[in-house]
Amino acid sequence: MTTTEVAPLPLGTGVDEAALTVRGLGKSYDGRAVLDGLDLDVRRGECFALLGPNGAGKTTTIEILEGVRRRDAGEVRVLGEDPARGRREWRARMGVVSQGEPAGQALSVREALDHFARYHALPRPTDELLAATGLEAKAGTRVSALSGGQRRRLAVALGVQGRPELVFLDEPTTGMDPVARRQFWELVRGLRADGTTVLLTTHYLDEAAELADRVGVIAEGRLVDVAPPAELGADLRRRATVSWLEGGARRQVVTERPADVLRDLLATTTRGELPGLTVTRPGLEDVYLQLVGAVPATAGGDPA
Ligand SMILES: Nc1ncnc2c1ncn2[C@@H]1O[C@H](COP(=O)(O)OP(=O)(O)OP(=O)(O)O)[C@@H](O)[C@H]1O
Repeated sequence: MTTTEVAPLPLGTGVDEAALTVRGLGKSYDGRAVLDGLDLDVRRGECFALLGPNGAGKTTTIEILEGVRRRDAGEVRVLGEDPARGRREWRARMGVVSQGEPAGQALSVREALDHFARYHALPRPTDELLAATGLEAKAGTRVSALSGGQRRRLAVALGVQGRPELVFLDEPTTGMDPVARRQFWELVRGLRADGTTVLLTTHYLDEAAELADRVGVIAEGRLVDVAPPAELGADLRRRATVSWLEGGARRQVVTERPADVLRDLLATTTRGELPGLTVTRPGLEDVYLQLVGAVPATAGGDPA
């Protein structure tokens, strides 16, 4: 299993490439450690997805990076600054889509967007935001009367309204229908094309695979692996499961050399046939489940 390298605090170096750098991040609630030596690097212009089970500490990490939650230990730089001392001008360079309710409940969607546009130097036009988030038909509806998925869309619109350099998206598509989710993916691709750095958390592995240049998996308070989605858990992916039927019972072998296993098996059969033969390798979900310790490391996966 690949583990994130623990470098000796190269903070302040390579600032041009790093949107954010985290070393040894620690956070406890009521004496219970949630983050315990987390290291993370996100490059400028990349889309990074933070994965992990419920309660793993994803929101805690993001809130520390946003400067709205205090850390107990570690070094953090976001857009060159320590979030614990982030100034207003620094905050203005970031967009935040948190898990909470969007502001402006008593306003219509259009009024809310127009209202918050005043806080940004160069806001995206309201009509552009309504179109990008599929909220045109709801422009006149009160925010408090929106459905859960529509509220998430508005939260996303507000989060990117100020053309942020770096946008934090905490479970942005939870509650969105499949059409809205795809619309959101387009929006994120557009942000990336403009050079915006995106850090998102999600429980949807297809979303991470679709959007992220790299994914990081949090478990036990640390990042246990960081890689492009197709390469996550490289060691685990090397193992294939060869399975076949023998005397009515299913047999299986987990191996890094499936071709060798197949050759040996075929050599022992009389008619050169192996009933029910499958060769499978772990897919992203299998690898993820193994990384977070939800299933043993030998579990099978998608057909190879
Ligand atoms: N303000 C708080 N006080 C006490 N415990 C907290 C507080 N905020 C979070 N926790 C606890 O810290 C742990 C991590 O929570 P966090 O919200 O960061 O996880 P998460 O990975 O974002 O989870 P989810 O996927 O469910 O959103 C959880 O066990 C949670 O109960």
